[in-house]
Parts: sequence; structure tokens; C-alpha cells
Amino acid sequence: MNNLNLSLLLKASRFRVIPVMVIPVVLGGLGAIVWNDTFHPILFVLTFIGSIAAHLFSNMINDLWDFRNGIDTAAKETASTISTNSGFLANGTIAERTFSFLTWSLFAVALICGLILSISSGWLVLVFGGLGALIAYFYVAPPIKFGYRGKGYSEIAILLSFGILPTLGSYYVQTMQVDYRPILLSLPIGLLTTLILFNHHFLHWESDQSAGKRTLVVVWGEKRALVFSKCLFVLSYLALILCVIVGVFPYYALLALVTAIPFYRVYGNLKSENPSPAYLPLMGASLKATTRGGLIMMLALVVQAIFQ
Ligand SMILES: CC(C)=CCC/C(C)=C/CC/C(C)=C/CC/C(C)=C/CC/C(C)=C/CC/C(C)=C/CC/C(C)=C/CC/C(C)=C/COP(=O)(O)OP(=O)(O)O
Repeated sequence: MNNLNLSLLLKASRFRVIPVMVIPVVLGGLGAIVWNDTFHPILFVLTFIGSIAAHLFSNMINDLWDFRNGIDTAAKETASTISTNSGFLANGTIAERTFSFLTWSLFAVALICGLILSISSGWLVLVFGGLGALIAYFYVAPPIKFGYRGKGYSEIAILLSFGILPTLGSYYVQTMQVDYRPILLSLPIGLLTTLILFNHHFLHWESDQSAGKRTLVVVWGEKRALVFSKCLFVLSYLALILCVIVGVFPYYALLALVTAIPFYRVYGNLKSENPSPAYLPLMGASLKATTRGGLIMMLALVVQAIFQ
């Protein structure tokens, strides 16, 4: 183990992107308060810890298999590419065995939380968690590697993993019920997170291509992929409007629409083909829109819970 410290661990697990898991889990818990007038703090804390561990596991298993599949090394060696993984395996900062041990330790934490929650709330916890675990593992691991196939499976997986599963799962833990409302509630934030993941493929599509990783940007080319990115952007905000129309969000959640403005400007500055660094502002805008938009959506439900 070479000088393993907290800062290294946070970077290796891409901890800074944790809001994309925290937001849907909190939304699910708030849904239970607003619609069912129920909230169990201990169950929520276990859901919170378990989901975060599951997310960090998915980030690390992604790096581990990207390294084993030669993708991270290709990213390091392609000058025009901006690498988005920690790079700790490719540059030898952390040994593969240590990295693998940490990865599976996170899985164990998620599993323990899932088992306790399934005893208290019901077996569906294990179905939601199990589905998430299969998605996280086979996104990059052989024989399926569905994240490398370029058929849109990754985008569906991200919508499920960072939208529907954590929101519905968190709501289910609290209420022991499955309902269409948490599913609708998960769509704006789930689509925005799908957009982050989609946009980040622009940063390293050339090294992905040379390593045989077929993302939609590789398959479609920049021009068509940018059109799809814009469609996903519009769809995310339309989902928010739909949620307000059907009463899943209060009308003041529409304040989150303002987060679309900087995004819109960034799209306007992009040509149909761009060098990798030109996509960094798009990534920044995607991350900000998701965290700020998510924050407004959570606050809207908090206000509704207080004043209803
Ligand atoms: C998910 C897991 C590990 C499960 C363990 C077992 C288990 C049963 C756990 C239950 C846990 C809990 C708390 C249950 C309570 C009810 C809840 C909330 C259920 C929801 C469960 C849940 C959190 C599901 C989601 C699981 C997750 C996070 C799946 C991730 C999917 C996925 C495809 C991630 C990709 C991540 C990355 C890094 C993408 C970018 O990589 P890439 O495209 O290669 O690019 P590059 O690497 O170049 O940057």
C-alpha cells in the first residue's frame, strides 16, 4: 500500500460527485414525508450510508475494470484526451490488489445496510439494491461490459441508478410502498445526471475509440451526439415541468428552471466539432445544473412539508 491517505481515497472513489446520489435519496425520503407523513431517521441514515457506499463502489469498480480492460492506460497515452478517472491504477499510485480490496469493502458496507433495511422494510430493498449492483458491475466488467457497447444501455443504466432506484428505494424504505410518484420525482434529477455522464464522454471519446470503448459519442460522432445532448437537456427540464403539472413537485420547484440558463449559453458556444478542452465548460454546466437544480427541488419539498 503506497501512502494511502484520506485525500487519495476520496480521489480514487471520485467522492466529489456524491451529490448525484445524495439528491435522489433525499428526494425519496422527502416524498415519504410529504405524501405519507412518515419518516424514520435511523432507516434514512442507513439508506444514506448504503447508497453512498454503493455509489463509491460503482466508481471504483469502473476504474478497476477500465484499468484491466486497458481503457485508462489508453486515456493516459492519448494527448488530445481529457481523462476523467482517478488514474491511480494506470500510474501505479495504488496497487490493484489494494484498490480491489477497498472497492469490495464498499460493496460490503452497502450490502450490510441493504440486509438490515430489507429486514425492517421488506425484500424489495434487496431487489432495488441487487439491480443496482448488477448494473454497477456489468457496466464495465466482462462478459457483458454494456457501457462499452454504444447502444444507449449506459444512459438507461444511469437514469435507473441515479434516478429511479435510489429515489424509489429511499421512499420504499420509509413507507414499505411502491408508488408512481417517487418514480416521477426521480426523472428530472435522473435525466440531469444522465446528461452529466453523457457529456463527459465528449472529453475522452478519441481514447475510448482507440481502446474499443463504444460510447454513443464514439458511435454517432460529435455532431449527432451534441444534438442528443441538447435533447436530453430539454427533456430534463420538461420532466420537471411535468412533475409540477401532475402535483409531484409544488409550483415553486419551477425555480430550478433558472439553472438551465448557463447551460443554454454553453451549448451556444460549441461548434459541431470541438477539441476536448472545449467540452470542459459543458461538463461544469452539467454538474452545476444538477447540484443546484437538485438543491432547489429538495428545498421545494422541504418547504411543502413544513407548510402543507
Ligand atoms: C448497488 C450495490 C453496490 C449494492 C449492494 C447490495 C445491496 C442489496 C445494497 C442495498 C443498498 C441500499 C441502501 C438499499 C436501500 C434502498 C435503495 C436506496 C436502493 C437503491 C440502491 C442503489 C443505490 C442503486 C444504484 C447503484 C449504483 C450507484 C449503480 C451505478 C451504475 C453505473 C453504471 C455507474 C457508472 C459510474 C461511472 C464511474 C461512470 C463513468 O465511467 P465511464 O463511462 O467508464 O467513464 P470514465 O471512467 O472514463 O470517467
